[in-house]
Amino acid sequence: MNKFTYYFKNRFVYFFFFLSSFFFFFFFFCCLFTRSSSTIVSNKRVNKRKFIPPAFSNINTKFELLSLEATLQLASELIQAHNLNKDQATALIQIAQMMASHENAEEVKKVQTHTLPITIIHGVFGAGKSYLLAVVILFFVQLFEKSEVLTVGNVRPWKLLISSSTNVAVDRVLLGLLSLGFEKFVRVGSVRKIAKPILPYSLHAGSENENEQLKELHGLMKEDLTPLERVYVRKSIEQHKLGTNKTLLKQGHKPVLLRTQYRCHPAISAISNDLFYEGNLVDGISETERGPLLEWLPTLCFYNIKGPEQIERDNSFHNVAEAAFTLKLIQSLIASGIAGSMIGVITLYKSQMYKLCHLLSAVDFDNPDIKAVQVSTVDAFQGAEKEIIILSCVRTRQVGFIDSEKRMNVALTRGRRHLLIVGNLACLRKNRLWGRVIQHCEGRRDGLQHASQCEPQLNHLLKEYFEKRAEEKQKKSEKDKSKDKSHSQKDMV
Ligand SMILES: Nc1ncnc2c1ncn2[C@@H]1O[C@H](COP(=O)(O)OP(=O)(O)OP(=O)(O)O)[C@@H](O)[C@H]1O
Repeated sequence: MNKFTYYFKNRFVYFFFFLSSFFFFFFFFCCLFTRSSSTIVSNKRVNKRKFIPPAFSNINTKFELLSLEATLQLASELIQAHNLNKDQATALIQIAQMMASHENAEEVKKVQTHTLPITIIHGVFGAGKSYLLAVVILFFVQLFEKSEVLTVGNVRPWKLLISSSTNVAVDRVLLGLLSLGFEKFVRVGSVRKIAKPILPYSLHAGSENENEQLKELHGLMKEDLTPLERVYVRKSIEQHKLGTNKTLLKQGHKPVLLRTQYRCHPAISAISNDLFYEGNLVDGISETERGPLLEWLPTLCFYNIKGPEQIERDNSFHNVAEAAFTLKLIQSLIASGIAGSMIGVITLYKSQMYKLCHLLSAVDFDNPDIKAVQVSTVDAFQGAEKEIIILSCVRTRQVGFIDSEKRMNVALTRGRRHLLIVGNLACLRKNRLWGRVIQHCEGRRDGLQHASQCEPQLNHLLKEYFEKRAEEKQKKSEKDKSKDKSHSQKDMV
């Protein structure tokens, strides 16, 4: 049994592959895999034998997994088939080494002393962590399937559990699996928070409450656990809650680093590379592959807005002028033929998010694309990406927590083709980090614009769009009228 989880820690994401006696367990939002999804929910007790992880085994144990050579061969086939880059390949090979059977006492001893059964993968944004996890899952599935063929007699049942601290992160791995043609999984969690394409694979949890989800997970696993394993699972949950397993993972584990990002246009990734990664980040994507969606739309732009920040009773900030400009920008994009689902608006303040949502729902745009625009706080956007990101900075007197490095890094790295920052130039320029962001924008053609200068162009665009729509509406209603007329004439005949 195996499992993994990942934490969002500092500005990086870690994956832990943690192998233990029979069961791999971490908790939170979980997803269970098995040879047959129906067996997960079955109440039948399975005739199982203990899974002995190679790294923990001693020489007296009869190993049933593939040999090191065969396991590495399987990993190498997957590396080729899924075009894993060098860093991703290193990670998969490390996992393969961890999972292989070892044939003699010396090998086992070496593994026990040098390799703890944990792999930590540490990657920059858009480095293919979710993608790699999906491939790792395929690797485990194939490894177990091949091992079963070799095992004579009782087939050892296996399950794989994946969990994370966010729903989005779990769903991204599952979406990756679906795109790789694998769908034998069951998603556990609150239905409201599960991505639409994953819903058909969900086990109805019906509760927002984490404890409820944990109980459900316990229930799911109870069937297959021996008392000793139950103790282990309980301890793992406690450790996870207390965060003590993080300390364990910090002890001497060298993470595999994924340095290549595949998401952002190089001009967008350059900001984070400069601010947070000391130039170590590599672009796996070219400028041409992330060309602009519209001729008039800059890849990177800081829109300077003059309008004061306002504080709400709950100490959250909003900025009416910024919200109004952001709305105009969104409308102009949709008027130019961009699908709403391609646009994401990130703001660092809840109050601004509500203001924007209210404006969007109130605007008489008669267009479902408006509804498809995702407006979220930076925390809720973690793990997501959009072709166009509009970032509303809100603050005008002080920078506030918008210079939190982690938040800034997430906000600046969600856009694939366009990053449009809406903010107060004078205020943000004073901040060390934001000052550098603005420098990056200034270095691009049309990278720094004043709202008052670009608004006439947006207004013109919208005027033409609304006139065209009004014309179309008029034509449609005339057509409908003439249809009604001909129907009533027919009725009279
Ligand atoms: N080796 C690769 N070659 C080409 N594209 C890749 C490779 N690995 C991943 N990708 C692509 O890179 C994009 C980002 O991958 P993914 O979402 O897995 O990154 P991530 O590290 O989980 O991102 P984040 O943590 O920022 O949310 C995806 O479109 C994925 O298909």
